[in-house]
Amino acid sequence: MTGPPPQIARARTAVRAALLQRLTDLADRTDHALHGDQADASARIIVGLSGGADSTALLATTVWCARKLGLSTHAVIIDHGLADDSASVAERARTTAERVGADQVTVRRVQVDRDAPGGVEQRARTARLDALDEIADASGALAVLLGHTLDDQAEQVLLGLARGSGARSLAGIPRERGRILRPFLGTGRDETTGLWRKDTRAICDQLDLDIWDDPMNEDQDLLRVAVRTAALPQLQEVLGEHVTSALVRTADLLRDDADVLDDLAAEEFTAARRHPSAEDPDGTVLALSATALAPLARALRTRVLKLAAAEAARLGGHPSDKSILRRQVLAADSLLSAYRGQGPIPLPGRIDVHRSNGAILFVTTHPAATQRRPS
Ligand SMILES: Nc1ncnc2c1ncn2[C@@H]1O[C@H](COP(=O)(O)OP(=O)(O)OP(=O)(O)O)[C@@H](O)[C@H]1O
Repeated sequence: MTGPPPQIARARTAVRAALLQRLTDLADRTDHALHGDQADASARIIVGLSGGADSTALLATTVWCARKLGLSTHAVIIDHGLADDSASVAERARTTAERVGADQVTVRRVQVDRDAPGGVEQRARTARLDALDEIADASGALAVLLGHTLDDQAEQVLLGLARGSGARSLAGIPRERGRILRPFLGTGRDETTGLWRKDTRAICDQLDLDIWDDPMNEDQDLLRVAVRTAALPQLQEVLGEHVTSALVRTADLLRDDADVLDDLAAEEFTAARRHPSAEDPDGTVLALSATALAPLARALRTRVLKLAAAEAARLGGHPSDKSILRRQVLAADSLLSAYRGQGPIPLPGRIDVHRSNGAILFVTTHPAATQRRPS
C-alpha cells in the first residue's frame, strides 16, 4: 500500500502536531484530561479560508486530521467587499470547503473603509482577524488556523532586514499566538517540518481542488510583492536557492533569543518598578529605579524602557499604535547610561520621560494627568 504524496503527508504531520500541541496546552491549563488522542467531539477548529492555495490545502488537511482526533472543522471565509466579485469569490470558496468535507462553513461580510487614511490592506487584515476572533468566541473554538507558509516567513524576515528591525521583528510571523495557529510554518526545529507555497499548490493539484489567485495580491502590498517577485528570486540567483530556508532559520534563531530577552526584561521591569508614591496616588506616573536599571546590558535596558513606555501610555489612556523609534529609545536610555541633566524625552503615547531622584519617570502629558504631574 502506498502512502499519500510527500507534501500531503508533511502537511498532515504539521497540522496534527499543531492541533495536538494546542490540545495539550489547553489540557495543562484547564486540567481537563484528554481521552487518549481523542478530544471533545463537538470541539471546533476554525480554518480561515481565502480560497487561495495555502488556506485551501490547510483546510483539506485539517478536515482529515480533525476527524482522526474527533474534532470538527469550521471553514470561515471573510468577504472584505473590496472587489466587485468578492461575493462570488467567497461562494466559490464555500463550494470548495463543502467539497473537502468541512463540518460547517460560514461566509462573513465585513466592512472595510477603502478611503480612510492608512493602508486598506492593513484595515482588511484587522477586520478579518476581528471577525475570526468573534466567530471563534461565539462557537468556543479551540483554535483558529491560518495558512501562512515558509515563503511568507522568508519574505517577512527580508522585509524586516530592509527596515533595520531587531530580533523580535526578525523572528517573523509567530507559529502560535493564543488560539491562532499557523501549522505550515512548521515546528521551528527545521524547515522540513513546514510547507512552502509550491507544496500547497501541489496538494491542491493532487486533490484536484479549485483555487483562486487573488489579483489584489499583485497591487495591494507593493513592498511585499516586490520582495516576492523580485528581491527574493534575485537573492536566490546570486546567493543560491537555499537563501529562503536560511531566512526562515534566522527567524527561528532570533525568536529563541527574543523570547529569552523579553522574559528577562519583563522580570527586570517588575523588579525596577516603584510602587505608586504619595504624590501620585492614582499611579499615572510610572517610576522605575535608575540604580536597578543602569547596570543592565543595553539590550535589556532598552526592552525595559519600551515595556514601561507601553504601560505608561496605557495608564494615561493613550495606548499608542506607533512603535517607538530606535532613536527615541536610545534617547530615553541616555537618562540611564549617560545622564547629564538632559530631558524630558518625548515618546509616543504622549509620554515624557524624566530622571529625578534616582528614578526614571514616565509621565503622561494627557491634560487630565498633567494636573498630577510631579514638579
Ligand atoms: N478572506 C479571508 N477569509 C478567511 N481567511 C483568510 C482570508 N484571507 C486570508 N485569510 C487567512 O490568512 C492567511 C494569510 O493570508 P494572507 O497572506 O493573504 O494574509 P496576510 O494579510 O499576509 O495575513 P497576516 O496579517 O496574518 O500576515 C490565509 O492563509 C488564510 O488562512
